[in-house]
Amino acid sequence: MAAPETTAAPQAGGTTAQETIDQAGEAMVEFHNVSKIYPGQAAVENLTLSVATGKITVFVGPSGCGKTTSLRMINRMVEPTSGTITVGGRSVATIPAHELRRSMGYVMQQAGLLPHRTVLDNVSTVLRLNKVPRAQARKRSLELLETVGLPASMARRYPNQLSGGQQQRVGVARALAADPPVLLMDEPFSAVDPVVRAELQAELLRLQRELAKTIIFVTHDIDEATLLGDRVAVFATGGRVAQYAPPEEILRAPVDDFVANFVGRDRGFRHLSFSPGGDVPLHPAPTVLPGDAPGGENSTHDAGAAAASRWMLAVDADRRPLGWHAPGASAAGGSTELVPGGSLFHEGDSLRNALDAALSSPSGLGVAVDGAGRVAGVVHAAEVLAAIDAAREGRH
Ligand SMILES: Nc1ncnc2c1ncn2[C@@H]1O[C@H](COP(=O)(O)OP(=O)(O)OP(=O)(O)O)[C@@H](O)[C@H]1O
Repeated sequence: MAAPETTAAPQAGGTTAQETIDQAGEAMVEFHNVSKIYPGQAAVENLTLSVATGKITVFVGPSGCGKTTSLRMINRMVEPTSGTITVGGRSVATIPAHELRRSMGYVMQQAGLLPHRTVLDNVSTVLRLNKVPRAQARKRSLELLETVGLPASMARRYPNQLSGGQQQRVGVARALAADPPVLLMDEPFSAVDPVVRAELQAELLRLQRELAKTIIFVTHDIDEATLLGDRVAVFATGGRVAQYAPPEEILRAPVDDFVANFVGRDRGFRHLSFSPGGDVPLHPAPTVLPGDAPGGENSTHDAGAAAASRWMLAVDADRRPLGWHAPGASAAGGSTELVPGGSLFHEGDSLRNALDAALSSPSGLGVAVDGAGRVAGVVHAAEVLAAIDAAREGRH
């Protein structure tokens, strides 16, 4: 793609538009000085921003700051007052709106499915509009349902026979139907409960690893933004972008008080999600097999009284963790009830997960497991903190 024409005006955070494009790699969608002015109010003002091809770009910010308006100007659901938006190097103003919309996937908060059509028909709609023969559209739609994790048996249902999370999955399948290079997602997961939301987020990341679409994702949730975004644009009131950077940078170095406040109080802890936990030393876990008491012959650590005076991790025959024996549980008749364990630290996880494993464990020892869920060792909170310090020094 030819290098786009840009202004050299500095962006928020001190970078020029050209630098932003360079950092973003090849740009799929670009805003050049785009404004949308409603009577008496600027919804978006002088937005200049590049969206990288094949990446997830998140627009995040408080309510009313112009995220949705910016998104909708890409497919001309809203027309800008001034400025230019290009997709794949072409100004969207030169592409008929219906054609443009059909060429992009669009997923919104309430999946927006047609209530009187089956799930299969909802997914097939765009394919049929694009003149794909019925049998082929049906086959492709069934494949897409599988892609988004829905069984083929749901294809005949109507939207009101699905849960909110399932409807959102159908919405994603429908948006992917025409295999569009660009996917616009406007708060697609905000109407579902937190557990389903986490599943849908994980699913989107999995899908994106396979599909590498250019996704523009609007949310007002900073956690969702930093989890999903390759790059995050933090919008402030009036459609001004306060910071546009990778999530790690937004958490580590918010550019001003507005971004720092928006990102919130736990940002130091959340930033640890971006630091690999591989340098945290693993210690042998003090384990004991079921049916054996702490200090018994199958304890890996300390014999007899010494083991009985410390926390011991109960494991099954495959060394998967079951819970903890509190100090005092012994062959001599102490309690054999297991205390539930904390979160597990998986090989390859971040420092955040390592610290959480240590802090959430009743013993103070975070349990590390391998890919098969077997105990690989334990981590100490103090050593995780030392690794955090070392990582910080390495950065500076
Ligand atoms: N059709 C319209 N007419 C007048 N003002 C509008 C119109 N659409 C949006 N606005 C105003 O423009 C501003 C930006 O709206 P927009 O929906 O883009 O914000 P948002 O960041 O997506 O908000 P939210 O997170 O609440 O969805 C708001 O103040 C809104 O009231």
